[in-house]
Amino acid sequence: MGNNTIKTDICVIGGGSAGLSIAAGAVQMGADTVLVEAGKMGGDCLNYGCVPSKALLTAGKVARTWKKSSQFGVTYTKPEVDFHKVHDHVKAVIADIEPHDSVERFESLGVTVIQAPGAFVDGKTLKAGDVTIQARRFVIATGSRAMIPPIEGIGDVPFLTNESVFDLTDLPKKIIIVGGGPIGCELGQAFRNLGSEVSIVEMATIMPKDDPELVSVIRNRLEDDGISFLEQTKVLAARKSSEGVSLRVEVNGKEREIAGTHLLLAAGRVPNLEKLNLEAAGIRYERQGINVDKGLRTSNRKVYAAGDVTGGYQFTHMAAYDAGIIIRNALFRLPAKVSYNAVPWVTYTDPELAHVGLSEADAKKQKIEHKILNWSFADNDRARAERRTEGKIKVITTLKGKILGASIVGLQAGELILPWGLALSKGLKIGDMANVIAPYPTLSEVSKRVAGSYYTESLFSDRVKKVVRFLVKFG
Ligand SMILES: Cc1cc2nc3c(=O)[nH]c(=O)nc-3n(C[C@H](O)[C@H](O)[C@H](O)COP(=O)(O)OP(=O)(O)OC[C@H]3O[C@@H](n4cnc5c(N)ncnc54)[C@H](O)[C@@H]3O)c2cc1C
Ligand SMILES: NC(=O)c1ccc[n+]([C@@H]2O[C@H](COP(=O)([O-])OP(=O)(O)OC[C@H]3O[C@@H](n4cnc5c(N)ncnc54)[C@H](O)[C@@H]3O)[C@@H](O)[C@H]2O)c1
Repeated sequence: MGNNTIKTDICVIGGGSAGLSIAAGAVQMGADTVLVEAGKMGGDCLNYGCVPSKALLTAGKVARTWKKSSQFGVTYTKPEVDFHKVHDHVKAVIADIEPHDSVERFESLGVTVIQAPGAFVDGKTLKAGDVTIQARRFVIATGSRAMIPPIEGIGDVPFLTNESVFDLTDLPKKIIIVGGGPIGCELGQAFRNLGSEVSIVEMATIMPKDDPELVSVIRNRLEDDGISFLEQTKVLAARKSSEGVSLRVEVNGKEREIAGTHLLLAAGRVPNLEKLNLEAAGIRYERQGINVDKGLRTSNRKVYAAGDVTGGYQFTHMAAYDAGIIIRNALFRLPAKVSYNAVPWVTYTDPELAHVGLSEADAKKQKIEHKILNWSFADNDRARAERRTEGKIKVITTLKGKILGASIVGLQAGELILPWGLALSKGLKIGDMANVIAPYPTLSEVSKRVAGSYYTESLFSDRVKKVVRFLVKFG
């Protein structure tokens, strides 16, 4: 064994949301920890995902707020967008968060960081650059990347993905986005608000993982803002054009061409696993990701996998959740298992769409007898004052009022979803939410009011009226 061999308790492969959480947790709990990262520390979320997309969306929101300001009696001149400066703002936000995820910080915590791609040699050995690592436990947290859809000619046209789009320093004049999931809708809105012409081409319907009734609020708003949607549309071929790029698409059995200066691919993700030499370590995987059990263990009992690479819920908060499960299993040898009954997600369009737990479609599919409760933002005084009455909350309960899930579309929906996640994880009933005292005037009142609607029918029934009439006689 040469000098470049390290023996360690735990070796984490990938320094993104999942890997960094595991490495920081493990080292602070006293385990010898090695972290192997091939690219930028912080992974997709910091460099090419959550952080730059939210920073770009914020710039777009500011531009739009100005455009809409006259309804409040405040008039500004037309906002001027200097996209070089927008780009600098996005990069500055990344730079602000970067130190938290840096090699320096992790080394100061005591983690040995190796900046090279890792690949398994056998079931207990990894090679990264010229370093050989033998670890009691490995964690694969190598994330995912944009899927390049099999479109004829795609290899011959310039296209952007989430890895290159935040490097643009000039505003795209006309951007075509393939894929109407959260990436397509968030970035589509950001570019539209900043002044680009935007077309979103989606083979199914936009945001297919969310409740269609709530998605329609997002669709209407984005269409009002000028985004053109081509849903149920098949992309047949791509070619270069004088303007930039042209797509041949099929809608309702008819073919047509759409042209743009830029093309962004946001059609889903593929796991980063080809370079890991998983076969050598006896680790089984499928096209969507590495196979794991409920303890996030792979088919090699010394190896765990976390985050996007497992092909499960691809969110930063779920990568962090996985990290907690693995730390309990690998370090404390506790039989921790994942539970997905209270997984939240938010799409940060404006208005936002947030969800946790079961949807109406899930309840129907699972044949659960349920009740649907609805409340509109139009009945909320704060939403009225903000002139943001588009939006609603929809809650699914059992017939006896146990909370099963909630979806919210509207201003700050992402901030409003948390109590519903808590309710689900604690097995609360709708009466618990109805009895909470909500400060007035807040958007949070929609949660109390929707919960209260569970009782409306019985509370204002003839029977209750009779009882009250009887009791008041004794006042
Ligand atoms: C545009 C966009 C916006 C998003 N917005 C949100 C959001 O608002 N909220 C949210 O919750 N989620 C969001 N996500 C999803 C979120 O970014 C991912 O779920 C999260 O980053 C997954 O973390 P991870 O640790 O699994 O992978 P990553 O963060 O991608 O980290 C994986 C790391 O592994 C490294 N690596 C790969 N192969 C090797 C190898 N062989 N050896 C060593 N290192 C390797 C990579 O370089 C990378 O740094 C967004 C994603 C995108 C693309
Ligand atoms: N706010 C957030 O939390 C957030 C934001 C962005 C991304 N993410 C995460 O990143 C993941 C990836 O995002 P995404 O939007 O790329 O993926 P996605 O899988 O959620 O959506 C991709 C969309 O592209 C469509 N599509 C696929 N192939 C196509 C084709 N050839 N032509 C037209 N449409 C096609 C699909 O029908 C789907 O609606 C998300 O699932 C999510 O987990 C989260």
